[in-house]
This record gives sequence, structure tokens and C-alpha cells, in this order.
Amino acid sequence: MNFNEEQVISEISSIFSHSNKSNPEVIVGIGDDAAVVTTDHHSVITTDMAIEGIHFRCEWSSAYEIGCKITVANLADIYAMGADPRYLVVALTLTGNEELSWIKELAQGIADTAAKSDSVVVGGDLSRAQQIMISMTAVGTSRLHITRSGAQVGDSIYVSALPGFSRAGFEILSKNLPHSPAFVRALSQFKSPELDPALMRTFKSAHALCDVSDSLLIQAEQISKASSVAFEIDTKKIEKGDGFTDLAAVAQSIGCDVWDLILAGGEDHVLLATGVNLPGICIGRVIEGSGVKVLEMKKAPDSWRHFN
Ligand SMILES: Nc1ncnc2c1ncn2[C@@H]1O[C@H](COP(=O)(O)OP(=O)(O)O)[C@@H](O)[C@H]1O
Ligand SMILES: Cc1ncc(C[n+]2csc(CCOP(=O)(O)OP(=O)(O)O)c2C)c(N)n1
Ligand SMILES: [Mg+2]
Repeated sequence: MNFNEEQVISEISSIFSHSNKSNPEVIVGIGDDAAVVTTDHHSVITTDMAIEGIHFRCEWSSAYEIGCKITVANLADIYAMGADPRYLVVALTLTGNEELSWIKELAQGIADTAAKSDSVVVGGDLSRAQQIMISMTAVGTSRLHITRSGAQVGDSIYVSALPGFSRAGFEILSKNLPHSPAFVRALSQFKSPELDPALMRTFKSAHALCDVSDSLLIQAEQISKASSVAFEIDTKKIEKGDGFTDLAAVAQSIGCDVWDLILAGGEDHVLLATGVNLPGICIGRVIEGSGVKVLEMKKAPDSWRHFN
């Protein structure tokens, strides 16, 4: 064993406690039985976990990147409700074989990503298990929340950025392909997806919103079903979007279909929205009916599912 519980808690606390102390809304921070925080308006609550072997591999990603990724996954769910993230709690299992420096890096990745979104880690839990597991709960605040059920016929459909780079990174790592400069965005998007809080907040005028964790197609189906409308996704519009040419080149060099990456890839945590005059890339329109139609697509791409 490379550490004891007290040591880990002391190291983790010192990484998180500065933000606790400097935030006047944290009444009781890390160190007691529970945290006490100020809340107003409506609280938006979400939780997501990351399991070693399922969501990340220590051979592929640094502890810092793993910390960033689980935090982005949680923060994106808060932004996907049109809310602003405020507080996080982190439950962590360790095997006992990690180095203390690895655990500190993980906490730093979480703390830095949280700070970019003006949110703070106010507590957590620690236990031993055969795998590393990170379960994070995020609390946000909003006056008006945006659900998956608000899409209206006549809306345009937008993504905050082109999805697919994360899946490309996953393919590169899974196939153990030699790294090339062209793969930088894909690898970094998989290991530590980009989250731009300012961009996320500009989607507060969306009619329906969710983040793309599973895949664009799955998430489009979820909104279309919840809103009782049909989605018409236009591949020609996506082709004109920022990043398409780069992703198409990566897809070709790793032997993947670019549409599998875009439509069926997940974990980019970009926002999928419907509404009028939103930022990002317009990828189609909301029409009467049900289901998701992708114009000019001959075959259905296969998305990630935990249980097949
Ligand atoms: N174990 C669970 N207990 C209760 N609710 C759950 C559980 N797992 C998922 N959910 C709920 O099901 C919905 C879909 O979950 P998920 O696909 O994980 O959403 P997301 O992609 O936003 O993380 C969410 O509202 C989530 O809170
Ligand atoms: C080692 C490893 N294998 C496979 C994947 C790919 N992967 C794992 S979970 C997932 C989908 C998203 O995860 P989920 O837990 O369903 O997120 P949620 O929808 O709850 O936000 C994908 C694409 C990965 N990230 N790491
Ligand atoms: Mg989830």
C-alpha cells in the first residue's frame, strides 16, 4: 500500500479546500460530515460515474486527464439543463496500488476543471475496491431549466461543436495506432474533452437541450421522443461545419467511416440543441412526425451501449 486513508484525505482536501475557503457560498466545506452551501432558484442535480476499464484506462490517460474527463461529463449535464454548475461531490474507490502523486493529480484535474466553471468540490467519499471508480455528483442552479421535451416544429438543430473526435481518439488508442500530429485533437478530446463554459452558457435560449455523451443519434432520438417531433439531420450541413475536414482526414487514416464517428461516437460532451439562431453548427431541422432521419445516409451507425 502506497498511502493510508488519512494521508489521501489530507492531500485531496488541501487541493480542494482553497476554493472552499475563497467561496462565500460554501458555509461548511470539506472536513465535516456533510457540506453546507448556499442555494437559490432551482437546484439542478446530476451524477455520473467513471469506472476503470469501462470509461478510462490508466495506460491511456493520465490521472489529471481522468479527473478532467469525469468533471466535464458532470458539468456538461448541468449546462445541458440550461443551468450553471456550483458544487461537486466526488466518491472515489482506489485499489491501494496507486501512487499518492497519481491521486493528487486526479484531484487537481477535477479541481482545475471545476474552477473553469466557477464550481467547487465541497466533499466526497473514499473506499477501497478492485477497480478505480469515480462517482461525481454536481449541483447547479437555474432560474429556468431547459429539458429534452421543448423541441418545436420549425426549430433548427444545433451542436455546440462537431462531435466524433472523442470516438476517433478511442479508435486510435484501441487499435494502438502510431500517433501522428493529425491525431492530437482526437486524442485530447477522448482523454480530456473540451468544455467551454462561455459557449455552454450561450445555449440558454435553446428550446430543447442535452449533451452528447452516448452519441448524436441516441441523443437526437431522446429529444425527438420527449418532444413528440421528428429530427431531420442534414449531412450536407454537417460537412460545412467547423472541424469536418479535419475529422474526415483522421477517419480516413484510421480506417473509420467519418459518419460513424459523428453520428455514433460519444463522450465529446458537446451540446445538442434545438431553437432559433443558436451558436455552434446548424445540423438540421425539427419537423412533424417521429424519429430521426439522416438525409443521404444509407446505413445506420452503431452507437456505444453499456449492455447489448
Ligand atoms: N441508477 C439510477 N438510478 C436512478 N436514476 C438513474 C440511474 N441511472 C440513470 N438514471 C437516470 O436516467 C436518466 C438517463 O441517464 P443517463 O443516460 O446516464 O443520462 P446522462 O447521459 O445525462 O448522464 C437520467 O435522468 C438519470 O438521472
Ligand atoms: C476504456 C474505455 N473503453 C470504452 C470507452 C467508450 N465509452 C465508455 S462509456 C461510453 C458512453 C458514455 O458513458 P455513459 O456512462 O453512458 O455516460 P452518460 O450517458 O451516463 O453520461 C463510451 C463511448 C471508454 N471511454 N474507455
Ligand atoms: Mg449518466
